[in-house]
Amino acid sequence: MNAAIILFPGSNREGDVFRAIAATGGKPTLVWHRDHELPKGVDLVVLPGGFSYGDYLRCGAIAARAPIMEAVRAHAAHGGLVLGICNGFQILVESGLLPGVLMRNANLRFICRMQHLTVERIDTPFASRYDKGQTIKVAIAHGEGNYIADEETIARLEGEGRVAFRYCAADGAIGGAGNPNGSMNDIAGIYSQGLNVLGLMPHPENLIDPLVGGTDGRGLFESLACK
Ligand SMILES: NC(=O)CC[C@H](N)C(=O)O
Repeated sequence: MNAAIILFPGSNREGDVFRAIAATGGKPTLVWHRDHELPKGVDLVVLPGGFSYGDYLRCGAIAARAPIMEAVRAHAAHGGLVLGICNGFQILVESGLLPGVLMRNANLRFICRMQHLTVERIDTPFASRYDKGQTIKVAIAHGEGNYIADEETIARLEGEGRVAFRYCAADGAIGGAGNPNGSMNDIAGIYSQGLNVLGLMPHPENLIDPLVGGTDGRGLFESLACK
């Protein structure tokens, strides 16, 4: 698994995702946002978390227009894998690679804590190492993670089984207090129509080592590694 991690001014989780990919047998490399081409033979493009361009305008709005994004769009259009984590998810919606928008959290606060999620489907390149319906515990750290889309888009995402992860309580219960930011339908992550693009707000790359809180994020990188 050759992975290109795109580095924008203000990215801050590129090191974490680099380690997660390397720890699960992949070969990560960093690519500067001003580049126009991805390295040859790249299987996976990662848009990491952080505060690209200082979160000005809207989180991810400026990064979505960076020179490298044209190559990322072409990679996705040819069925290549793209993973956007947190700020990366924001960049994916701002660039039109995924539908909807990420608004300020419902409580208008930056939320940094552990969070439980349900794995909605496992027949994808990103989730095959999980069990269907499994509850996993990962980290969240965002101010704009409140996923919103029009009714038709939400119905299409649900109808096509494109919700990847949902926020839930520790016992797996969906709804209510399990939802940290007000996201519609408790959506924590969604797939593109071809299931080759995944955007999610939580940070699986921070949960790959038992020394730092758990290993529930590892499954995502192990799924990609055995792709
Ligand atoms: N951890 C992150 O990627 C932060 C995401 C984004 N800048 C926000 O605050 O919503």
